Amino acid sequence: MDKPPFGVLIANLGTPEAPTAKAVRSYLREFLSDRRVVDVPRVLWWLILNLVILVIRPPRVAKAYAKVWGPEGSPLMTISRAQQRALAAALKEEYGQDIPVSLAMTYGKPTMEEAGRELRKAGAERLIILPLYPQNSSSTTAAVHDRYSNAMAPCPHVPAARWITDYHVHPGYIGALANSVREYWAEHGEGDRLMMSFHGIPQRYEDRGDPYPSQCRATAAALASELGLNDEQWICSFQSRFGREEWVKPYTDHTLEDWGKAGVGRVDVISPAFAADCLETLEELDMENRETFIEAGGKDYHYIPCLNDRPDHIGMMVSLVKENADGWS
Ligand SMILES: C=CC1=C(C)c2cc3[nH]c(cc4nc(cc5[nH]c(cc1n2)c(C)c5CCC(=O)O)C(CCC(=O)O)=C4C)c(C)c3C=C
Ligand SMILES: [Fe+2]
Ligand SMILES: [Fe+2]
Repeated sequence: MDKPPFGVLIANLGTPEAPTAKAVRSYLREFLSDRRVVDVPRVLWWLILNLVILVIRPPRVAKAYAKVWGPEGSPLMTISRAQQRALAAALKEEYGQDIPVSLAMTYGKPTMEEAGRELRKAGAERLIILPLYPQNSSSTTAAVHDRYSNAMAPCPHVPAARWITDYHVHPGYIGALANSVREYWAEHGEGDRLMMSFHGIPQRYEDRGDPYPSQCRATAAALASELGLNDEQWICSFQSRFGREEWVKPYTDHTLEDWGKAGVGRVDVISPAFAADCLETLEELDMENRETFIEAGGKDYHYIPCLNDRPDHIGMMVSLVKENADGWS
């Protein structure tokens, strides 16, 4: 069998194995123990995490997962697997040969070690690493970097690797987002305002140099410009706050409440920080935040799905791979 010219490692966050308090506790323990995600001094954080958060949060969060859980499991996992299959098929078409594509999750399964073994077995000696985070953050992209490096620690012969740190204003990405919004509007009509809601991070992380919030603002501005919106028609906001400290603003839930009270009739919400629909979009945005807006007096709330395995999204991933595999094929 001919060796492939390279392999592709796609990565995302990870998700619990089941919508139960036990499985959510084990997932949150691994996720929230990562210093890249929560940087509180370790002894203090160990106490808060084990004595408070992992006692109170898992039953509540398991209920939220249960509302969005599908026949094949967590939406994030089902969609990530569909993206993996679609990307492998599109790369085969593009290169005229098999290019192995493996999926790794930063937390939970499949692990970075499992994905690495798969790629080695397929004969890949060079890797394109594509974290499926459009915007580069210390809490996500850098965490993938750490996990990958740890997984490689025992290897006597590390493969050549090229990293894609972000694609926040890549024309293929902005184009696919714009297509998805236009298609949604063609079917459901257009709202009074377009809210682009991104997962938040603590303000402190931005203050010490995390590029994520400014990349989110650039994504939102590029999408608004592609759609021809004026400044009154759109907003870039941040959701999913965790803990008591200040996170980057404006907050999605507070904005929706203000808009509901101010009599904004219809809002369309899209979440361009996520490559795949997940708990944060299907439950928090499409259920919780819908309720916030309607209870405050808003009339109509529409959630526009993530790009998931849309062909233009997969086409954008092929472009990213091709741009980064220069000289390797
Ligand atoms: C504690 C701090 C957190 C930071 C910082 C953070 C950054 C961050 N997260 C994502 C993407 C996702 N987060 C998801 C869930 C989730 N996130 C946090 C906390 C932080 N995230 C928690 C505690 C949870 C679990 C749910 C909960 O307990 O509320 C998910 C969904 C996973 C799923 O299974 O569906 C994603 C995806 C980004 C992009 C980001 C910063 C850039
Ligand atoms: Fe998160
Ligand atoms: Fe959330």
